[in-house]
Amino acid sequence: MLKQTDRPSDTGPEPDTGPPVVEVRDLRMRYGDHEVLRGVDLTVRRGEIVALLGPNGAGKSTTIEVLEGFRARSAGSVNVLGTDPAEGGEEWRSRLGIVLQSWRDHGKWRVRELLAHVAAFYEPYTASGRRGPRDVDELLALVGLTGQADQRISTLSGGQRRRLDIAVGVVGRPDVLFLDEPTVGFDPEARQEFHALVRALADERNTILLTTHDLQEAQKLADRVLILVGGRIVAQGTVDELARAIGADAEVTWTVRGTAHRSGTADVTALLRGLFAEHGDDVRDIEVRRVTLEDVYLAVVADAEAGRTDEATRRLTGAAR
Ligand SMILES: Nc1ncnc2c1ncn2[C@@H]1O[C@H](COP(=O)(O)OP(=O)(O)OP(=O)(O)O)[C@@H](O)[C@H]1O
Repeated sequence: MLKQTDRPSDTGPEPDTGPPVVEVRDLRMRYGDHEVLRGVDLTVRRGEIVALLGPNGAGKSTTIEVLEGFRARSAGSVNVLGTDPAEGGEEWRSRLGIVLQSWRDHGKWRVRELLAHVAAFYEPYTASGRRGPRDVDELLALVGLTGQADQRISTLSGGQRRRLDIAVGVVGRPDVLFLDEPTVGFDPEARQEFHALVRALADERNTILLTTHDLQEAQKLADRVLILVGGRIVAQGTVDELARAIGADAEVTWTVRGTAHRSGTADVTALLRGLFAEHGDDVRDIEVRRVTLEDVYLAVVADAEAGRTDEATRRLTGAAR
């Protein structure tokens, strides 16, 4: 059983000075006359966990699939582990871990059998100084599937199947792991164990790029979030950086002689000092709530969808780095 670990610190991990693991400039993707990606720029450094967020249809899976080499882009430059995915060979592919949104095959295989089979694909790539694939039984324990090791895959529950997808994604000890909505269908306990697994992988200096609609999950796991709206990254940074960029770290509520008040602020102490200076002991029922990623996300998406993208982009894309 995995231990739960804490949310990443406000400052994120130690900055990595090596070349970025993922570097994307002006990525564009068009399906017919539908322009889905309209100039995406993003950088992911070694050891970072980055969450790519955005409304349905924003282009998150498209972006990830271009990075994985599964989809040919319309324009822009893309570099993953020093290689353009459009030209990535087998050795390059062996350094990626991929968990797709849905992967419903291999039903007749048994769990351990499939993992051993996939692990064998990685053996030829250990010669070049890389560690070999993970031990299958250790991996089964890591993802909580020891009890299902000899079960046919078609008999697994949805959450168990998703754990197996993740095991398949990490069996080759990837240098970068792409997770597309990894916890859909997880119960709360499985979700918590999965979060601990992702943190453990990041502690081994793995680089992880994930998409999710679960904002609590992103807040808990990600060192940095990117928000994709209208085919562009309209905000990026740590949750605290983004909260500050929208002008409120916290929301404070209070009453004065029975009347309720509410204010968003980047400086709770100054706000409270001002209140007490003005109203003295009449200030009551003070509550301070930290701004959540959900607050930030909803504000950013509303801004962007109302056509204030350029303004939002100026304020928020500079928040990180
Ligand atoms: N093969 C395709 N042909 C045409 N249009 C496509 C294709 N794949 C995706 N699209 C369209 O591109 C847009 C972005 O899709 P994508 O799956 O990348 O979004 P997403 O952000 O991952 O969405 P969700 O959160 O719903 O998973 C959508 O409008 C989708 O209909």
